[in-house]
Amino acid sequence: MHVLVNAAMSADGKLASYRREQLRISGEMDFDRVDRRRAESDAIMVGVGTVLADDPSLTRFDRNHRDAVGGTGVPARIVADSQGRTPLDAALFDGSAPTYVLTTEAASSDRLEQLEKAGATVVVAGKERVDLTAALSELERDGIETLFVEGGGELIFSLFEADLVDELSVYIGSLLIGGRDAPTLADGEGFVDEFSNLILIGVERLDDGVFLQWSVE
Ligand SMILES: NC(=O)C1=CN([C@@H]2O[C@H](COP(=O)(O)OP(=O)(O)OC[C@H]3O[C@@H](n4cnc5c(N)ncnc54)[C@H](OP(=O)(O)O)[C@@H]3O)[C@@H](O)[C@H]2O)C=CC1
Ligand SMILES: Nc1nc(O)c(N)c(N[C@@H]2O[C@H](COP(=O)(O)O)[C@@H](O)[C@H]2O)n1
Repeated sequence: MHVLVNAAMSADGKLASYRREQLRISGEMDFDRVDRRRAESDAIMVGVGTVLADDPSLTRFDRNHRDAVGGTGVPARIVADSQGRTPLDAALFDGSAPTYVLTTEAASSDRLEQLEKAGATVVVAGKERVDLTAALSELERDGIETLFVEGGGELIFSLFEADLVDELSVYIGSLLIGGRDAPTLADGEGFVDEFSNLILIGVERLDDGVFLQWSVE
């Protein structure tokens, strides 16, 4: 599976303010680029923190982009959600694309049943926190070969920690958000001495910001 992580951050590396509400950082050109990458992917993934903060649909993209890459159907939506906290009325369950909830043995069977009734395909991987390596292998068995991860910072760090990321792309907008509790591109525990090394493969001015692309060593 090819895993591309994408996010938009401020000049000081924040994904949103400390209030953790959805914030528009990208400009039109970057949203258009994201749109194309969504359409080219078999699935789009976020963590449950992003679902609770943003209630994303993950289906907003130009269908012409999808046709251009010869994609069949629409990309699936995936949420990493260890306890099954995704609201049953979340936009992810609007029926417009297949939706997977990656969860754990810690989620109650009642809750998993409710999520399935809401339209989710539930994948149980891990005891307390989603075992991303196992879960992504399961998704691969379901035919998902290209995965576009849109955040947030907790999920992004875990994917790097599990050595599952192939590419990172970041749009840096011309604003400073600040706040020690504001989400950053990679949160989680953080690395101490063995860091994820990146190879810079692209630098481009987009709107009034910068688009950067790295592959992961
Ligand atoms: N600017 C941008 O491009 C973007 C900004 N955002 C912003 O980011 C914020 C949300 O980010 P954040 O709070 O980090 O949330 P995430 O979307 O990263 O979700 C984190 C949650 O996912 C669940 N999870 C399940 N398994 C794992 C795992 N193996 N590793 C990590 N997490 C796991 C955890 O909850 P549990 O333990 O319950 O399973 C965890 O708390 C919001 O403010 C949103 O607006 C989000 C995306 C993009
Ligand atoms: N690329 C990008 N730029 C920003 O400025 C953003 N705030 C985000 N957020 C991500 O997009 C999701 C919303 O998706 P829908 O429009 O509802 O399909 C949101 O949840 C973040 O993952 N991305």
